[in-house]
Amino acid sequence: MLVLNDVTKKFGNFTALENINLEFNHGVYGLLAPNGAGKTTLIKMLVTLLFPTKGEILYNGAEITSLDEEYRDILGYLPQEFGYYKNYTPEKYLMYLAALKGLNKKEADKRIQELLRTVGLEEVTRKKMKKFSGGMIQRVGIAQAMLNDPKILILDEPTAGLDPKERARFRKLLTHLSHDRIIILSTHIVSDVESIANEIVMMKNNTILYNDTVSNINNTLAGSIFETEVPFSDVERFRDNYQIISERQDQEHMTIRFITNDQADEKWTSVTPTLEDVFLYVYEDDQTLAGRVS
Ligand SMILES: Nc1ncnc2c1ncn2[C@@H]1O[C@H](COP(=O)(O)OP(=O)(O)OP(=O)(O)O)[C@@H](O)[C@H]1O
Repeated sequence: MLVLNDVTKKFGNFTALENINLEFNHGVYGLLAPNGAGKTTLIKMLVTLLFPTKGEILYNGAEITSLDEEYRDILGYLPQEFGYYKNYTPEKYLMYLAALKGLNKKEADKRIQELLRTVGLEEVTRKKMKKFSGGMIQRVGIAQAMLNDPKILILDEPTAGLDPKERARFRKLLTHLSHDRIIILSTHIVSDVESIANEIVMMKNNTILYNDTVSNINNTLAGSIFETEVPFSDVERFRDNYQIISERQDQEHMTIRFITNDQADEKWTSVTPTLEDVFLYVYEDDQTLAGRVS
């Protein structure tokens, strides 16, 4: 179990994270927030590239920094940008990393073939990576993070630059890998984690806003999300009065999805909140609207 107790991280006078308390047991945890919220800072502390200014991070009760090598042995990490050699084949690249990690050659060879199959690159094990798509490179990234069969797999924005099909494939892969492991995945894209995360950690104002299942987080807006058709002439007034989540222009009118705690109008249809609704609500900058839903 990985635990953060009252973790604060400051850079000079700037507080990037404040009083973070989290517990990771097993399964997929989605660290969800817009860019700049502190996801990378949190991840860098979890992989001991940065150290808390205050508080502690414990793995099975022991401070991760004191565990040193022992902790790194159970850790797999895919940074936001990972360095690979374009002219290497995935096989050669992974062999090189395995040697750095001190795995014996025979064992490494077997593990690498297995991993390349798992990530769906078995057909290109000996092709140079310079011809690979973004999704293929990220799968090599997962394979390198999985070399030591880590108990904790940490991925920083692994889907950046991937197309929807590659994202879907990536989600499947993570679900497959999540058995008996902690996977922590940071993203600012709701759909990356909505369907696969056992828990979502949402960050705002340098701290944790939600740490719960998708359905519990969605329930915080139950009864407050509606859809309605608004004549074009009324759209401006509607926008001034309600927090809009999305708009679709139809032939005769605008279909608007919005959030309110007002008494429901009979023309409105109450809809089930999604994580996207919560995300848009939570990170809506307009304070005048933020006050409308308690
Ligand atoms: N070394 C540093 N010195 C000063 N400020 C920093 C440092 N590293 C990060 N920050 C600041 O801390 C805040 C959080 O940064 P962080 O990179 O953790 O955000 P993020 O949510 O991961 O965003 P991104 O997705 O862009 O990486 C930002 O305001 C950033 O400018």
